[in-house]
This record gives sequence, C-alpha cells and structure tokens, in this order.
Amino acid sequence: MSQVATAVYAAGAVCWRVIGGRIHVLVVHRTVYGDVTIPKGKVDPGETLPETAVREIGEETGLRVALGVPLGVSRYAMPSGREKIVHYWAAHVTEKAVQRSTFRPNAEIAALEWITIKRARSYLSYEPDREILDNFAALVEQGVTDTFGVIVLRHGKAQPRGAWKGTDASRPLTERGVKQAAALVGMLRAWAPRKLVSSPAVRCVTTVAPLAAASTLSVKRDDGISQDAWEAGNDEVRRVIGKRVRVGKTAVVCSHGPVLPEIMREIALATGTPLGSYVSDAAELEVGGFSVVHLSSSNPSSGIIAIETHEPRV
Ligand SMILES: Nc1nc2c([nH]c(=O)n2[C@H]2C[C@H](O)[C@@H](COP(=O)(O)OP(=O)(O)OP(=O)(O)O)O2)c(=O)[nH]1
Repeated sequence: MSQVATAVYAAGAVCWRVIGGRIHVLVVHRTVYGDVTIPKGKVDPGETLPETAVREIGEETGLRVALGVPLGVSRYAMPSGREKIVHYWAAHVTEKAVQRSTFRPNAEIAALEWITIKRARSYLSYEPDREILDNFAALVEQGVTDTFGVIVLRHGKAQPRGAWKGTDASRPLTERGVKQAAALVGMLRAWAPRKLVSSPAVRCVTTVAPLAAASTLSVKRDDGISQDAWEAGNDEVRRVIGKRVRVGKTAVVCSHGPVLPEIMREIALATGTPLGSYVSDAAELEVGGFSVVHLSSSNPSSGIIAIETHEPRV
C-alpha cells in the first residue's frame, strides 16, 4: 500500500514600511539554510492561517503586525518531496513595532534586513517567494499599499426561530454558536480590528462579545444593520457602511444573513467598485463566517483592493 504524504501548511507576510520616502520590505537570512526568504512558518495544531502568519512574524522577527491584503499562495516541493503550501499577506510595520522588536540573531534567523523591493527581488533565494513579492509590488505600483479592512461577519449559529418563544432579536446562540464566537477571537485579531459594530440582536452582540473582551473594545450596537430594520424596510446600511469607509479604521461589522448582500453592495458603492459576483459571493457566508474587504486608506474610492472569505472553524 502506498502512502501519500500530506502537504505542510504555513503562513507568512511581506512586512513593509516606508524608510526615507521609499517602501522597504523585510527579508530574513536563515541561519541553517543560508538562504534569504520572506518570513513565515508552519501552522500549529488548531491554528488558522491568519493566526499563524501573525505568530510566525512575531517569533521570527520580534515584530507585532496586523495583516493587510492577501498576497497569494506559494507551493513548492521541499527537498523531502513533501509539498509545502504557504499563504501570504502584506503587513504594514509601524515604527513603534520596530522599536519594540526584541529580535536577536538565533539558531533559526541570522539577520533581518529592510531593503527596497527591487533589491529584495534580487536577494530572495526562491522563485515562489519572488512571485509573492511581485504581487506586493503590483499593489505598490497601483498606490494602494496602505489599507484597512471592513470585516463583514455573520453571527454564529442561533436557536431556530420556531424553537424560541421570545422576540426574534433576543434569540441566543446555540452551544455551537458560542464556540464559534470564541474561535473567532484569535482569527479576527490577526487583522487587529479597532472598531466593533453589531446589530443589537442578541445573536450578533454575543458573537462579537468574546472579541470585544479580548481586545478591550466596546461593541457599538447599531439598529441600522439589524434584521428587524431590514425586514421593515427601514434599515440604514448605507449610513453604517458609509461611516466605516470614511473613518478608515479596520472594523468588524456583525449582522444577519439577509442583510449581508446589502452590506457588501454598499461597500462596493461607497468605493466605486463595479458590482459583480466577486462582491455578491463575499456575502454568501455561513453562520460564524466572515469576509475581509480590503480598502485603500489613502483613497477609499479606488475600489475594493481584495476580498478574502473565511469559513467558520466550528
Ligand atoms: N522558504 C522557502 N523555502 C524553499 C522554497 N523552495 C524551496 O525549495 N525551499 C527549500 C528551502 C529548505 O531547504 C526547504 C524547507 O524550507 P521551508 O522554509 O519550506 O521549511 P522550514 O520547515 O525550514 O521552515 P518553516 O516553514 O517552519 O518556516 O525548502 C521557497 O519557495 N521558500
């Protein structure tokens, strides 16, 4: 009987910052291999890829980062013959994070180096890494490097309508829904949301409550994105989304299945993005699932830069 070796999953980020008016990226010189790569590492058991990317950047470089735009997936066969699949994001590194880095050369990483994209391209040891860097370079050329995310979240699994005697808005999460809410914490923190907006319905507020507690943010309840308002035809999705796009801080917006298409539509309209399946598919979320819609900080009306959709883990 032949054995098929399973792929090894990993995640990392093209870390970038502006030095002397020019974008520089971070490459790592690895001690054992003597090669130059984009920082990344293997998924720990039970961890999601966005969490892995943030943890690995922290461990390898001492830098605390939040994820930006997804930059694609590289695949290669390791010398052992096993396939490696690596998911990458862009990650803006603040000056504060650089100052706080505790990096010391170690058995894994001999040195960190901040260099221009052109130089990084010539230093990187492997073609798959160069392709990921090229994806980042394309964003730089379009002038959309600085981004923020609107994280459109569908509440976790709730008690069915028929089985609940109280008002629809007071329907609680099921046990699975509570587990989904807990599992969202680590994952959503990878994008470091700075604002949490939720429909006032219990199933939505309790979906974001663990995240609020872990990130010491309060939940802003807004009836404009409630299902009751939507069913009555007096929702205010445009106002809620317009504000998120104007403010330009990464935010979680937690709402209901039927309201999500309207939320995605308003993000597209507010940013001058043509409507299409790319936009509407992002609203097709399972309970506890979310889409991160990446927008330009310097020019939000330049359209949606990227959308990534994540299934619930539970
Ligand atoms: N980082 C990287 N390594 C590659 C690529 N192509 C390629 O053959 N390698 C080689 C270098 C090593 O000999 C071998 C394993 O390196 P690796 O970076 O995938 O795996 P690792 O377990 O050492 O490191 P990590 O995933 O925990 O960060 O694969 C590539 O595109 N990127």
